[in-house]
Amino acid sequence: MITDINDQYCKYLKTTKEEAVGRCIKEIIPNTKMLDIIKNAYKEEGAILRLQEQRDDVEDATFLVNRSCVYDDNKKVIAGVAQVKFRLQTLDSAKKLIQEYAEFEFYKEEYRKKNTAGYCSFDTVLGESQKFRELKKRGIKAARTSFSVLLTGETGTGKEVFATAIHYSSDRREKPMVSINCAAIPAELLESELFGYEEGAFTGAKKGGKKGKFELANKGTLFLDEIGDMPLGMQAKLLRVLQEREVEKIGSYKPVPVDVRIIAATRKNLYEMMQNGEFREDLYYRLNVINIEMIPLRERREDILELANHFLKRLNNDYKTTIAISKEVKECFKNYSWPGNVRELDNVIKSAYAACENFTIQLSDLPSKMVSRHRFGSFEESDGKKLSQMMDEYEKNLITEALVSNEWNCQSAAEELGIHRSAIYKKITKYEIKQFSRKASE
Ligand SMILES: Nc1ncnc2c1ncn2[C@@H]1O[C@H](COP(=O)(O)OP(=O)(O)OP(=O)(O)O)[C@@H](O)[C@H]1O
Repeated sequence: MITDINDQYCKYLKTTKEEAVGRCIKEIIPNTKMLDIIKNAYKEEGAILRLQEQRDDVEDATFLVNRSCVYDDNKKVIAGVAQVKFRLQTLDSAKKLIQEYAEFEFYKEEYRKKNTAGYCSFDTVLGESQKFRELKKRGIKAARTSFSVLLTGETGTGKEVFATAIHYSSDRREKPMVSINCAAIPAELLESELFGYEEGAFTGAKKGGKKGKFELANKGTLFLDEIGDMPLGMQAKLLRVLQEREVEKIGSYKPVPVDVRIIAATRKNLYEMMQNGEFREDLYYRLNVINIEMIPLRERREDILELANHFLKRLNNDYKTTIAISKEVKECFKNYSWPGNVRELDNVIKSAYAACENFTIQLSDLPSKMVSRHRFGSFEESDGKKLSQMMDEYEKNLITEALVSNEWNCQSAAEELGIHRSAIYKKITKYEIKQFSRKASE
């Protein structure tokens, strides 16, 4: 019995919905195949039929037909459905699909280009000091292979920047680089994040399951950040995947082959951890095929100003400003120890930019701990200078700062410093302090 039929098909059958619904299908379509389909429970997809009779009202005499059964919960056939498409209609849909597919491919390519822009090579990784150039060379060489890389070094030294540059300089660049921070994900979730799970693997598992980072990074790169924080149990599972080159989703016993390049990073001393039994020896050697030890910023001071100018330029571009860095601030930057490395420098520039009230970032715009260290210096930063030399430099800086903040009025600067005006003249001559305008100081 027909329970539903659409108007277009009724038109073709020269009937109406009211007339057809409730009647036996054979009365409406004498040569129907639906009864056979329902009786024998099978389906037919894309069957091509031709209209035998000549009909002026039918433009296209060829159709594509899909027929299938509807089952109840006990898998018993309770109905049948047929979908009839005229060939021209199908061609139209196919054309539309092809067009949409071409558009999709275009956007995919644009997205890829956008994502890889700025990461195409090590050229965009800033730092021209001799030491850092050597380090970049190691990165470039690492990119030519698919060996595992272990990036070590203090926080903020650019481990993730290097991992990204290695991926985008390698022949895996067209495939994804997937990152996971092993310290940020609770131990009990790490396994499902890395390997994924099947539908119904555990209570709360998503319908349809979930792909793990390994599968998502297939043919690309998996960046395991903070690997030193990975629990021992998980380390064993990771090692198995690296050895077997296949992953088993939680709740599945069917391993899936994966081809993934591993780049791991840590600020911890993995070698020491390994000696203390906190990190698996076998995993350590598997990850540490190529080791790149990042250089703290204080050990490549030549790069500080290049990086500072770069971060400031980015802000100037974003906010359409022309703020510059004063000479004293540059000196302070060069002498500071930068425990948070490049990230700290980036943050200091941002906060100083926000604090800056005119066109030049001054010492007063910097965090006070930096300025006091700058003023008082430190033994570590003395570079073998004699005490008298360091005191002279300190005095020169103080006087220059006082002069700048008092717009080169010697009387006011002397008052601020609590010295006599004649004393400040003597010091200006001694230290050969020359007046500079804020703009000229840049
Ligand atoms: N050579 C560089 N050129 C440009 N920016 C850099 C460079 N090195 C680091 N940075 C910037 O410094 C910040 C910190 O870098 P990154 O996250 O790579 O450091 P990390 O060593 O991975 O830090 P952590 O160990 O804390 O995760 C980022 O904003 C990054 O863009």
